[in-house]
Amino acid sequence: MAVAPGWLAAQACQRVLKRAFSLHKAHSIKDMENTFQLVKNIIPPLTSKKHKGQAGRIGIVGGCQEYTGAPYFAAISALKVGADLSHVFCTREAAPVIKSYSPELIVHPVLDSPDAVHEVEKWLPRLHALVVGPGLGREDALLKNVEGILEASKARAIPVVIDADGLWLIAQQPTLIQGYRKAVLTPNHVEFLRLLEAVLTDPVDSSDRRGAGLRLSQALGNVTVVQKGEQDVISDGEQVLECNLQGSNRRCGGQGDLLSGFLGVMVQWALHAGPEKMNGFSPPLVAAFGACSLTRQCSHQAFQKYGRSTTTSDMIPEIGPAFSRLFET
Ligand SMILES: NC(=O)C1=CN([C@@H]2O[C@H](COP(=O)(O)OP(=O)(O)OC[C@H]3O[C@@H](n4cnc5c(N)ncnc54)[C@H](OP(=O)(O)O)[C@@H]3O)[C@@H](O)[C@H]2O)[C@@H](O)CC1
Ligand SMILES: Nc1ncnc2c1ncn2[C@@H]1O[C@H](COP(=O)(O)OP(=O)(O)OP(=O)(O)O)[C@@H](O)[C@H]1O
Ligand SMILES: [Mg+2]
Repeated sequence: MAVAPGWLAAQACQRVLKRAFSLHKAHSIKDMENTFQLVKNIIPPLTSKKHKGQAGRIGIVGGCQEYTGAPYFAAISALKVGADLSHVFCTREAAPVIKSYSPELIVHPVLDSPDAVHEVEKWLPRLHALVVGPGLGREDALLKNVEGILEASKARAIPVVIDADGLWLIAQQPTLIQGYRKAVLTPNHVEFLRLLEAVLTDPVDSSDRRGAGLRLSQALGNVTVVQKGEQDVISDGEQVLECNLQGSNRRCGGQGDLLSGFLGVMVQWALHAGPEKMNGFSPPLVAAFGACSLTRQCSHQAFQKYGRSTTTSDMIPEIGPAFSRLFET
């Protein structure tokens, strides 16, 4: 029997949706389609009228002697999801290494210079979002510089995604992002527990992931929190979205770094699209859902090809096909 391609696409879309959503139990497939549609709504069209930079200029703050892979993953994922330019602000030693991974990245060896805050601040007027933390390390001098970079970004109302060692800094000084609604935190399990401990005074049941995420976000003044794990639980202190699209059982390092790069791009797309396209959800919530779905879909596709030997590098060529499958059907 001949089957129309449109019907096949619709079936594939339904399968993805069934895998993707776990909102309230009462949520119907129709609601799910609507939420996926919200992500689709924020994607800027590719047209001949746009110039370089309009789809996104992203900065990654991270990369030190020990860690060069993490900022690379965040920066390349930002480009592959559709940003036009991706900058990395890292230490002097890390820069040549990161440059050697890819000619497409613009790498600034400034993060350990005495003038680091000023050196990054110079670029802020040209950046749409910052991703702070992948491969940053925990050296006091670097964290002090990042503190200044965060203050400068807030003063310019630049959206910031905070991950990895950036979250270590926030756990030491939650006031740095208190009440800044353009901040999105992307903790893994350990990072989430560390933040709970640092921010909440009353005990909280961390096994209730929705409740704990809501509480943490509220305590931080509605900063969006993306709790990564078997399900990703996303909250802005008012609403909760869960993403349980099938990913893979490979837990190789770096998948969270890809997610943070996607989110850096998508959060500025969502803020640019405006609240009227969000159907009552906040732009960072929709962006986070998009970034989580895309990471998990890339992981799923890479695992189908490489199984146990899958590494995060194998996910990078999957970004384009995964994006099309999720958001362009
Ligand atoms: N290629 C590169 O350059 C990469 C560099 N990276 C960079 O490394 C830096 C430190 O980041 P991080 O994620 O390793 O530190 P952190 O969160 O303290 O975890 C440490 C320990 O916590 C545990 N643990 C973790 N997750 C858990 C879970 N879900 N559930 C339970 N336990 C869990 C586990 O320890 P275990 O308990 O197994 O002994 C784990 O070893 C940061 O800059 C980051 O960007 C990475 O991005 C990877 C790719
Ligand atoms: N148990 C799991 N099952 C399925 N997917 C998972 C599981 N744990 C994490 N993920 C997915 O892997 C991605 C990265 O999450 P993870 O918790 O590994 O972040 P991370 O520890 O910060 O990673 P990184 O190694 O980049 O620092 C997210 O998209 C998340 O949904
Ligand atoms: Mg991480």
